Amino acid sequence: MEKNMDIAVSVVMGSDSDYSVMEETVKILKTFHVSHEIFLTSAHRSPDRTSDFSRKAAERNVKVIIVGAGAAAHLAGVIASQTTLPVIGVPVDSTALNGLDALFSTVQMPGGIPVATMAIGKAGARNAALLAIRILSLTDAELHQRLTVYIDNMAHEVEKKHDDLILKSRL
Ligand SMILES: Nc1c(C(=O)O)ncn1[C@@H]1O[C@H](COP(=O)(O)O)[C@@H](O)[C@H]1O
Repeated sequence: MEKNMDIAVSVVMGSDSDYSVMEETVKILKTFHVSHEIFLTSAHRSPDRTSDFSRKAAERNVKVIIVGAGAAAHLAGVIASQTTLPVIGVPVDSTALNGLDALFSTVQMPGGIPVATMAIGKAGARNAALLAIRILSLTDAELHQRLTVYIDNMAHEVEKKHDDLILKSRL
């Protein structure tokens, strides 16, 4: 846990084995120059560390917590139960159930404790970063500008792909 730096987004993982998926979150946060940290903890294997992190995150000025976990993925919900910060969950496909287990255990939160749940795997990990960026850009004009450019580029990309496809179909 970083102590003296201003960290906007905490990227939490239940295991180092989740990093191959959660790296996608980190890449996007880096592209947008969003200050972030990586934090490894498990509600199951290190409950005290998880509680300590969750209870202190807001006072450390963290704004959004992204949590990637697979299997019986209780980590995002347990963190959300101990902070008022927005928590975004990424179900990681790390078992024989291909992430469905993690999806259900992340998304099916009891009423009162929300976890904004993304899609399974790398696409979800990327969207988690983009959702955090949308939240932060409510109060950060520069970040909002970068987000607008990103969205415009995506729209142009679709138009370009359309034109390429039409050309290809005429060959
Ligand atoms: N879902 C959780 C929690 C938790 O929710 O507390 N702790 C670890 N895990 C998940 O277990 C999977 C296997 O972990 P290992 O690879 O370490 O055995 C990982 O996807 C992790 O997120």
